[in-house]
Amino acid sequence: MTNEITLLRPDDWHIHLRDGDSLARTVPDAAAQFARSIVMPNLVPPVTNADQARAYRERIVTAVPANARFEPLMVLYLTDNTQPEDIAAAKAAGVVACKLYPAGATTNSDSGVTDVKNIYPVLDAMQREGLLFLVHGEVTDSAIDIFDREKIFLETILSGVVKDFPELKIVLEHITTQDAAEFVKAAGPKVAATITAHHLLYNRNHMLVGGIKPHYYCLPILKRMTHQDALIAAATSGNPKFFLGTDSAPHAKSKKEAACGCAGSYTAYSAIELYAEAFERAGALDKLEGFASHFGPDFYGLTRNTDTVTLKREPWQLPQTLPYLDETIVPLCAGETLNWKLARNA
Ligand SMILES: NC(=O)N[C@@H](CC(=O)O)C(=O)O
Ligand SMILES: [Zn+2]
Ligand SMILES: [Zn+2]
Repeated sequence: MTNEITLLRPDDWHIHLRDGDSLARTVPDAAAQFARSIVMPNLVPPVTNADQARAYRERIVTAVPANARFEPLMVLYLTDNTQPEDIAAAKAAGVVACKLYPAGATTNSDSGVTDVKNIYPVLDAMQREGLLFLVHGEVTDSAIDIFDREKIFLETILSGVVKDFPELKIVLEHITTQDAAEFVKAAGPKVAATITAHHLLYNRNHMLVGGIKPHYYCLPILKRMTHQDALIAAATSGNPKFFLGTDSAPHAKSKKEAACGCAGSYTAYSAIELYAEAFERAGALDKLEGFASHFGPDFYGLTRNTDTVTLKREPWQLPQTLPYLDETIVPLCAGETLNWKLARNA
């Protein structure tokens, strides 16, 4: 039995750090594990231009603990009003990607795009400038069942974009279905996907059987077990199109445990340990390093990290809550025992 794993330091290719006082929680949690994070721009108001991205980056950097090295990679939030000129300015500011939130699809997506055709000139500029296109892949039509929204998005929207922009690098974020895994596998080398730890560890039964458990509620929503199995197979396959993106999305305890609870699970506190758990259950610990540390930078065209992290088989219990703003946040798996423990500040 393996009792210790050393990996090239991983990166997180999809995280929500939020802003203001939240950064005191989210940034140290991320920096304890990851060298770099793709920082989602769905603030209120969203990060829609180069100046906002630069200023947000500065606020994040200020929250990095003195003993950590952590590089936030910035992303622009696309709206119906984003202009092709915004793309060159964003690139000059170090922005690496732009994010599509279909308007109304998820947390803080009200300013999102109402029709992907509205951003075709922007996608053209991104393709030319080499910025990646990151996608929250769900349709928002109220007639479409919430469990089908990802699949329908692939069929009705993403397949057209892939065809129309063959050189654009596209990341389908936080995939949740077998359909998405198959779509990404079948597409050309410019299309990849991130997979969260929670979609590898759980399915909708965990959320809904025996009482509704709001901390499992995130978007895209957990699907049935056959989809979970397909995601596990994709993540552990060694296929470089699938890499780590936690989608750690903090909402205070009172906002989750409510009559209308927010979507998002907080996993940044123990992310790599949760992934190790999922990979071990699949008998694929040897595939974790590629998924967590190689394939992301390779796809983004960035260098891999050079330092390492070590995980030990050392069962430990996650706290029930963590301090967050002036209240608390409940990490996913609160109070549960994880088998793998990251040596922190090593
Ligand atoms: N995943 C979520 O359920 N929530 C995210 C938004 C997102 O990634 O869709 C958030 O910002 O809270
Ligand atoms: Zn999303
Ligand atoms: Zn997200």
